[in-house]
Parts: sequence; C-alpha cells; structure tokens
Amino acid sequence: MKRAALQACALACERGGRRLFEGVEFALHDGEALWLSGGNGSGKTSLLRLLAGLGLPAEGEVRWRGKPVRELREDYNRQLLYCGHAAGIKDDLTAWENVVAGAALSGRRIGREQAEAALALAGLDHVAVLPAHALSQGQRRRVALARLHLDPLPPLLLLDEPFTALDARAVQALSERIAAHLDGGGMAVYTTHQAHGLHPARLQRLDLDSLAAGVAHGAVPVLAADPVRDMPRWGLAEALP
Ligand SMILES: Nc1ncnc2c1ncn2[C@@H]1O[C@H](COP(=O)(O)OP(=O)(O)OP(=O)(O)O)[C@@H](O)[C@H]1O
Repeated sequence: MKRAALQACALACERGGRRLFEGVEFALHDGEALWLSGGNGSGKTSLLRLLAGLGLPAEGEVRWRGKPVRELREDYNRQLLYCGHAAGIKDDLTAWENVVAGAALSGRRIGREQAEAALALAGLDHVAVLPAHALSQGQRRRVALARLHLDPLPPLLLLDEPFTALDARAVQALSERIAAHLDGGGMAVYTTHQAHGLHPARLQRLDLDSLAAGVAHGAVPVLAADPVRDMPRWGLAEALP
C-alpha cells in the first residue's frame, strides 16, 4: 500500500493547561483532502498549527513521508503553505509587499511582478499598491490567500477558514485553485464553517467534536457522492448571481 504523505499519530494538544483533544489519527495521501470540522474552540486551529510545525503536541507526532516533522524542520516547512485564521497582513505594507512578505515566511523569494500577478489572479490587481490598512476585510483576506496563486505550490496546503470574508466569486476562484492542486496530486487540510465549492473526490473528515465526545478516533472518508455531508444544503451555484 502507498505510504501516507502526512500522518497524525495519536496526537494530543493542550492549550492554556486544558487538553483540547487526544488520539487524533489520520493518514493523508497525495491528491487527498482533509476537512477539519468542529465547533468554535474545539481545537481546529490548534491542530492545523501542530500540522504546520508551529507548536509541539502534548503527545504523539506528525510525520511527513514517514519521518517526524520535528526532525525535518526547514525541509518540512518548504513542503507546505500555511494560511492562518487571522489574515496575518501588515497594515503599513502595500498589498503586493504583503504577498512578498508572506511568501518569504514560506521560504520563497518572489519579486513585485510575481506578487502583482498573484494578486491579479485573486481579483485584486486594482489595489496592489494600496496600503493594507486601506483595504476591506475581504480584500485583506484575499491578499493573504494570494500566495495560493503563486506557482509552483508546495504539495501541502494547510488552510484555516480560507473562505471567511470572501464573496461568492472569490470562494469559487479559491475552490477551483484548490481543486486543481488536488487533481495534480497535491494535498489540502482545511477548516471551514461555510458552504464552498470544494468537492474533492478523495475527502476525509475529522470532527473534533465527535473526538471530544469519544465517539470517533480519527478521520473518516467522506463519500464522494455526498462530499459536503452536514454542510448547509445551499450550494455555491445558488449563491452566485
Ligand atoms: N494561546 C493560547 N493560550 C491559551 N489558550 C488558547 C490559546 N490559543 C487557543 N486557546 C484555546 O484553545 C481552544 C481551541 O482554540 P482553537 O483556536 O484551536 O479553536 P478552533 O476550533 O479553531 O475555534 P474557531 O472555530 O472559533 O476558530 C480555545 O478554547 C482557545 O481559547
């Protein structure tokens, strides 16, 4: 059987002296997506941060192609793009400078031209030279997500509420970009409370509420025939004008 690219092995997480979850297990292969679900405060962001190597688990470990990520460090960092919940945008930088700075955080050097091209694909070419403090919440979010339009993408996308504050067209563009990444053998782990246009053929779901209630032990495959089970039934097509 093919070896998993990303593996969570009996992960436990504590924040503020409280155990948020334990026994988190999943194996993600090339071309697969994992949807982290759960209510506010269930630990989705905390889990994503562990997967990004931004924190240490209380127990267990994260493995990348069979090796613990704490040993791989920078090598692992180059394999992923983490887009956090908070936009992570610096107010005094322009939109394009923020894209350059965001790429640098993932160890990538890009120039203004590349940053502006990514912004154009995110539908933001008209605000590239504006300082971030002059942008709307949705535009700031799009600036943060513009890194997803840089080629080549690293294999693993870790996306915390990527659809928040985006309008229907931006949700669609982002969904298409992620879908193309998955079709090309990439992977995505994402959290969302929202309806979106992402219907990956190979999707697993890890519900942190069920885990906390002791009714689940790890990620479960979501049937391709019903990929957005338990999501609001209205679809993106209906949301678009
Ligand atoms: N730096 C921190 N120090 C202490 N506690 C924290 C810290 N960060 C998060 N927590 C706590 O950990 C719990 C889980 O937070 P987390 O952000 O992972 O939840 P979440 O599932 O992503 O929530 P949401 O859906 O609201 O974004 C919360 O109770 C939160 O208060």
